[in-house]
Amino acid sequence: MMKYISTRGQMAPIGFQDAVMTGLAPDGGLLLPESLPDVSDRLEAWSKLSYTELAFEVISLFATDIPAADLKKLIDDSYATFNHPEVAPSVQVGDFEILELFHGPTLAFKDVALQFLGNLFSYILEKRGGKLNILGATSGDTGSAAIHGVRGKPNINIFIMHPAGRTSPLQEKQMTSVLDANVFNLAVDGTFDDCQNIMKTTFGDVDFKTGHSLGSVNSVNWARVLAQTVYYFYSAFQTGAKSVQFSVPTGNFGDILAGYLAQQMGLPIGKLILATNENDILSRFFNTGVYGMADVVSTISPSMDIQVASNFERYLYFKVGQDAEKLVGLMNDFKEKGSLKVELNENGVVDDLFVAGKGDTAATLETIKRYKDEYGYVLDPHTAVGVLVAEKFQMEESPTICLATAHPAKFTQAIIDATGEAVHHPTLDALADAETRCDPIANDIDAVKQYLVGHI
Ligand SMILES: Cc1ncc(COP(=O)(O)O)c(C=O)c1O
Ligand SMILES: N[C@@H](CCOP(=O)(O)O)C(=O)O
Repeated sequence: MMKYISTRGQMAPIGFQDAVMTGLAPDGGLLLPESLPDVSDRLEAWSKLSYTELAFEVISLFATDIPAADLKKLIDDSYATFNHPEVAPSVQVGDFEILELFHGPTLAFKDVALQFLGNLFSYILEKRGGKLNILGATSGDTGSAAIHGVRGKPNINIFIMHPAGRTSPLQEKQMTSVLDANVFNLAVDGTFDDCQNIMKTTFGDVDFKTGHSLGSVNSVNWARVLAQTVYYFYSAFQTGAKSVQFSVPTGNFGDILAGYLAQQMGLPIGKLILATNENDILSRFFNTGVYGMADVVSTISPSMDIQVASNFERYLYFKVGQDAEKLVGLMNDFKEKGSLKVELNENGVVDDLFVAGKGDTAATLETIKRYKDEYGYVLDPHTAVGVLVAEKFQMEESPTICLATAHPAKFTQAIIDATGEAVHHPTLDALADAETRCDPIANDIDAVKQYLVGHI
């Protein structure tokens, strides 16, 4: 039976279903399995599987308290909503394999995990009874993917905080046009970091959290990261190569953490290329060893406008040898001084597996235009950041897979600025005259708590 522990070491081990319902650990840490399985000797057999077959093989190693037939149905149902038979297909564009993760209902990679998590929540609630009140924070894509994962589901309410005016207009509309009675959108007067801080602080009030049956759809929830590991395996197998590199546009460090875990489990990954926009705390960290706060700036890749990266704590836990005490020391440094530092290795870097870089607005626009002109392929601004950083680190001997994390039609203005014309998608075009519902709210923990109490 796979058990889950907290990065901060103060929680007795719990099973998978409890881990899913707990979200953030009561000690403020993030949940991880006690140990990672080594799957090296299964790769050959796994490489012949369909996406859903592979998802079952990977997830069943971790969801050991769900009977196989139930898990299979959950997975099949979750990916039946995708509009591509492969779920996560790769296409060759120039020198890169572009891994298209935007074929789900909300056209972003978040659907891969959140269609599954929504069904998982319903499954667990049906077995156990009770209600779930989800409190989530989004910089643009998690929110709508989570809302579409649970809209209309019995015994679940979802409260999503987004930073007012800082998502793309269509991202906002994808959330606020969902009028189901169990969906609540809150436009917070602040940044995504403020929203995430409100969420984590509210979860940190353990009496409030348990008293109001709060749960998480953000990547603090282990099931999110787990479901995202699958496409690293799947896309690497599609290349037929012995080893691959991945380029990952990064904000909250959830997506690239899934790649790190796949590598730790035995998937041959030469390099993980970490790409940030101007909010570059993570690329600075991997290049200098210093993780130091700066102000969040608004960019044309708004979903990555993040400084305090939630899943960085999970990586740091591995980095310090899975020593919870050392991890807590570093997290306290960050809380008190706004920065923490790790030693560089003998090669002068934090971790030989990672290379990191950043792409600013001008370079992102230039990349979108160049790929459209040269290959007739329109990258979304987040994907473009990953591609332009990958160009700096490409190695001849192994294929580079660039994660395409959203459909370009979600970011109309950036695409017009880059190429002179918009990209359309029928799902988004259908929202043009949609009615919307959203409540503005102060950047204030008590205001959000009061809102929750008043609407649960
Ligand atoms: C389109 C898009 N690309 C990249 C990212 C960054 O992913 P992560 O936060 O997991 O690092 C996000 C937000 O999570 C996103 O919505
Ligand atoms: N970029 C994300 C931010 C939240 O990240 P998560 O992976 O922790 O849910 C978004 O689009 O909301």
